[in-house]
Amino acid sequence: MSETIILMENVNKWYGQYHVLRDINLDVAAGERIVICGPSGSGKSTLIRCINALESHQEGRIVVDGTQLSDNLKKIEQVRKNVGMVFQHFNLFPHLTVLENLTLGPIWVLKQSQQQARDTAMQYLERVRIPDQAGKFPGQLSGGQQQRVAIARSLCMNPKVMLFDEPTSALDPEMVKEVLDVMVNLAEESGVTMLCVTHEMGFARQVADRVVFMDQGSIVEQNTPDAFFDHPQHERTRHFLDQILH
Ligand SMILES: Nc1ncnc2c1ncn2[C@@H]1O[C@H](COP(=O)(O)OP(=O)(O)OP(=O)(O)O)[C@@H](O)[C@H]1O
Repeated sequence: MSETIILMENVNKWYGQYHVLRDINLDVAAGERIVICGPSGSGKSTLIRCINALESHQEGRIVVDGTQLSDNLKKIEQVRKNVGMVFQHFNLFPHLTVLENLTLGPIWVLKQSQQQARDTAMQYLERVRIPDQAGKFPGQLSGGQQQRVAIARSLCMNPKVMLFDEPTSALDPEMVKEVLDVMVNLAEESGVTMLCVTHEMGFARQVADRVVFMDQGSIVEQNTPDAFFDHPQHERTRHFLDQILH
């Protein structure tokens, strides 16, 4: 097995009095593809947002690529350089073109030249199959195209880890497949470590090495997709699968 790239040890988090993450232990190997699923409000988004310090945790340890997350801004920046994130609602800059959305980070954060950043951006736009949209503004694109731009934008930063927070749940049904196809391709060809919160169970079966099931702030069960779907161990998992698969 590859080396550990993300380690969460006894992580607890509260929103005020509300105990949202309960003693989370998760060890992710470099290159591993993990799908996180569970009922609404079970803490899935919060868990992955803790990995790039969009949320802070109060107890336990999170180590990403050898850097332990703490309040130290330098450490947070270091982790964020290695971790890309794709959100439900794309989060593109509306006043910048697609190409400018892609080159902004590489130029300002990675200190790439304009030319280098543009070349890389065009390569990734080819990869997500929308090179012809480079000069448009996000509002001129469909939701599926915007999400593919968001994926390409993350890739331009050359992350070691990609976090996906329900990347298809804000899309019209006909656009879900085009985004999932890009993600499948990414999983199969890039070797990037992926953690994906999604209810797309076909995607989980196709690409995940491991499916993690959360309920009420805890990891209840985790297994390979086949074992998870065909032989769920816990009643809560069976109940969840019954609801989403039927
Ligand atoms: N910033 C916040 N302040 C207070 N409570 C929050 C905050 N963010 C989330 N919560 C609450 O924490 C719980 C877990 O939220 P989270 O978004 O992590 O769950 P989730 O499993 O991703 O849910 P969903 O599938 O509906 O997106 C929910 O009850 C939510 O209302």
